[in-house]
Amino acid sequence: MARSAADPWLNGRPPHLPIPEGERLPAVCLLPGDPARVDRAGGVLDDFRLLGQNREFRLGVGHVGGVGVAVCSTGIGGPSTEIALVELARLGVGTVIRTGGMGALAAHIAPGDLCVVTTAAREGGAAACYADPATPARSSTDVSTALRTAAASNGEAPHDIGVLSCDSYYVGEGRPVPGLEARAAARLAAIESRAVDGMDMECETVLVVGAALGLRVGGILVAHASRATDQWLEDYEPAQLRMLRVAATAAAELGRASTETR
Ligand SMILES: O=P(O)(O)O[C@H]1O[C@H](CO)[C@@H](O)[C@H]1O
Ligand SMILES: O=c1cc[nH]c(=O)[nH]1
Repeated sequence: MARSAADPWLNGRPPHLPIPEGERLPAVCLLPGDPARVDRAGGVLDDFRLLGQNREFRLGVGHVGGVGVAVCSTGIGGPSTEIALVELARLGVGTVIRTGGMGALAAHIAPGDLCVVTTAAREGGAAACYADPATPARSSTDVSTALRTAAASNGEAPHDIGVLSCDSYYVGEGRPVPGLEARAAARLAAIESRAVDGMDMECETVLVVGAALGLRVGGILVAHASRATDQWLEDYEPAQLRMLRVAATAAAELGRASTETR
């Protein structure tokens, strides 16, 4: 059977995500940007199995308390994140939780702090294909609630935040690039005048595209850096593991509840 250009799936397998034929994914999937974080997440799950890697998409499955949890990296930015979301939704995933890093803008958020994403300010291109730019990007209440509950049970006290998701890490996030220092500084000043607590590159896409596809959506981010104090967390691994433990606990709770209501 020939692949269709309009709908290039073959034998139930998508063109991008590396899923073996016949494999069924759990209802809830964690979405790190960095493919290396899939294996880190595997370290906090039971019976972790790597299903494969294609391009920036690294996919694995495991369990928490007997409940299945998938982990799929999205790569950096909106376009690859959109691909992951559409293919995961068609593979049966119903809830997605971004598990990423961010640069904190709010002075009260220190490097290493955990943050539950409630909203994302919209600037990206991929999400605009799915919902008019005026449509707010919001996390599903039950995902945010599950993340806060899971954080408390892991001894964490995350901040609730609004994040700006940006398609550019350097000048777009106000970082000086040779010859473009003034432009980057003006951009940073403009961002600082907005009511956002941090910057990442995928939350908007997860919230908007995921919601348009009918998924429950949310995110937990760890501050890798503070733009307010210009600090950068060099020993980043422990903070990522704390975030992943919270996300995995929440994913299992959401997955258990969705299995019970099926
Ligand atoms: O920590 P992850 O999920 O990789 O995401 C953050 O890190 C990348 C930039 O270094 C961007 O993708 C940003 O959103
Ligand atoms: O500063 C940062 C850190 C992580 N991710 C970003 O997008 N920006």
